[in-house]
Amino acid sequence: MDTADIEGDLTEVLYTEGQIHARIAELCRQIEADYEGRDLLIVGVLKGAVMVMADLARELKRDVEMDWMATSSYGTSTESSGVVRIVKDLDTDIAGRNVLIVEDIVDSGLTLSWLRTNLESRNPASLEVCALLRKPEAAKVDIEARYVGFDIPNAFVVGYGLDYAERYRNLRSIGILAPHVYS
Ligand SMILES: O=P(O)(O)OC[C@H]1O[C@H](OP(=O)(O)OP(=O)(O)O)[C@H](O)[C@@H]1O
Ligand code: HPA
Ligand SMILES: [Mg+2]
Repeated sequence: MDTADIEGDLTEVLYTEGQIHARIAELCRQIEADYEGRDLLIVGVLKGAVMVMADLARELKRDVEMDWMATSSYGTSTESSGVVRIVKDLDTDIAGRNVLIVEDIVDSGLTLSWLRTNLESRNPASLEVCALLRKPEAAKVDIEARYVGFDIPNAFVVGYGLDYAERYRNLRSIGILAPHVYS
């Protein structure tokens, strides 16, 4: 995307492509150490986690299986509807597997809280969360996320998979969306 086209739509760039990749590499070194000698299934939560899944999977220096779930709670709003819908379920039976959920963001925490409960009931050997971004001030429920890229302010962000009404996902950096875009 030509950033000149969307410059006026962001109030601030929080993380550049280089900063994101460097942080993902650090998380991968931790994941490699923690899962040494064990199988690993990473589960990406569509659609927001597409970019972080793609970069994380390729940065991991180990064998890994990938599966996807699709959920939706934001739709075309900047606030969670509070209702998490499964749009696509896993193809894999996760019973007895080491599962790592990969998310772009933990905002209110409602999506992951619901997802954790849902996946726990399928009896994985282990279930952990890796989220690139987390908004501590927005938490409505506590989420145990073992791997977190960055804690960010309580503002609506876009880029690197994160959308507003399906736009901005292909932005390489992550930035704060200017209120005039959605108000
Ligand atoms: O912690 P929460 O408040 O639940 O917010 C986090 C979730 O919201 C976004 O998904 P969204 O519903 O927008 O679907 P998308 O990934 O397809 O954009 C994001 O990708 C997370 O999955
Ligand atoms: O800040 C956000 N930006 C984009 N999508 C989101 N989904 C939850 N929080 C966000
Ligand atoms: Mg979204």
